[in-house]
Amino acid sequence: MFTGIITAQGEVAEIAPLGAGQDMRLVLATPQGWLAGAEIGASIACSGCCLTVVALEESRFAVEVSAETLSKTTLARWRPGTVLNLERALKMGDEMGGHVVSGHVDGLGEVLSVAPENGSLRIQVRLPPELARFVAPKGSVTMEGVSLTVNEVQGLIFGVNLIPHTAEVTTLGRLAAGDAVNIEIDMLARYVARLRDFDVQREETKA
Ligand SMILES: Cc1cc2nc3c(=O)[nH]c(=O)nc-3n(C[C@H](O)[C@H](O)[C@H](O)CO)c2cc1C
Ligand SMILES: Nc1c(NC[C@H](O)[C@H](O)[C@H](O)CO)[nH]c(=O)[nH]c1=O
Repeated sequence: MFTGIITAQGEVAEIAPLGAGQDMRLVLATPQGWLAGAEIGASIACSGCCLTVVALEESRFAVEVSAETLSKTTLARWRPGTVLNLERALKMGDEMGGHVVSGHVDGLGEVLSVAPENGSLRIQVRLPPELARFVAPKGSVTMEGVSLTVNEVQGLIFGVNLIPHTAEVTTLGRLAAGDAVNIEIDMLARYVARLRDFDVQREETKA
C-alpha cells in the first residue's frame, strides 16, 4: 500500500527485454540512501505502478515487467533517462499524508492542457470512458503516482490544481498537453461502484 506522497524522483537506467515471449527487465536509479532497508521482494511504486524488487544495489534496483503491466501503464514508453516518481511501501505508523493507493494503475489519461493559475498549475486530463464514473469533485485521484485532489469533473475530463511544491518535487511539473499519465482511481469509489452494480443486478434478477 502507498499514499501517493512521492518521496524521491528516480530514473530509468537500463531496459532489457528478457527474450522472445518473456517479460521486460528494468534497472531504476534512485537518490543515494533512498533504498536504505529495502530488500528483494519489496514493493516500490514507480510513477504509480507498483513493482517488485528482484535485484538490489546501493542506489539501483531491478524489476521485471509483465505484458499486463505494459498494456495498462506508461511503462512501454519509458526509455533510459525517463524520470520517475518513487514511493516506498507504507509501514505501520507512517503518516497518511495522501490517500490509500494500491499501485495498480487502472488506465491511461491524456493531458489536455497545463496552464498557470496564480502560483499553481491547472492541469486538465481526459479519462478513458470506463474510469470516468469513479472520479468525483473533491475526491482523490492518483496521477503518475501522485495523490491529488480533483477540482472539477465534466464528462470524461477532470481538472487538478498543482501547487508549486508538488510541481517541483514530482514529474507532474513537466507535463505538457498530449502526454499520457498513469491513473489510479480512488479505492473507495471502486468499492462503492461495485456494491451499487451488485445490488442493481440482484434487483434485476429478482424482477
Ligand atoms: C504489490 C504489487 C507488486 C507488483 N509487482 C509487479 C511486478 O514486479 N511486475 C509487474 O509487471 N507488475 C507488478 N504488479 C502489477 C502492476 O502494478 C500492475 O499490472 C499495473 O499497475 C497495471 O494495473 C504489482 C502489483 C502490486 C500491487
Ligand atoms: N492533493 C494535492 C497535492 N498533494 C500533495 C502531493 O501528493 C505531494 O506534494 C507529492 O506527492 C510530493 O510529495 N498536491 C497538489 O499539487 N495538488 C493536490 O490537489
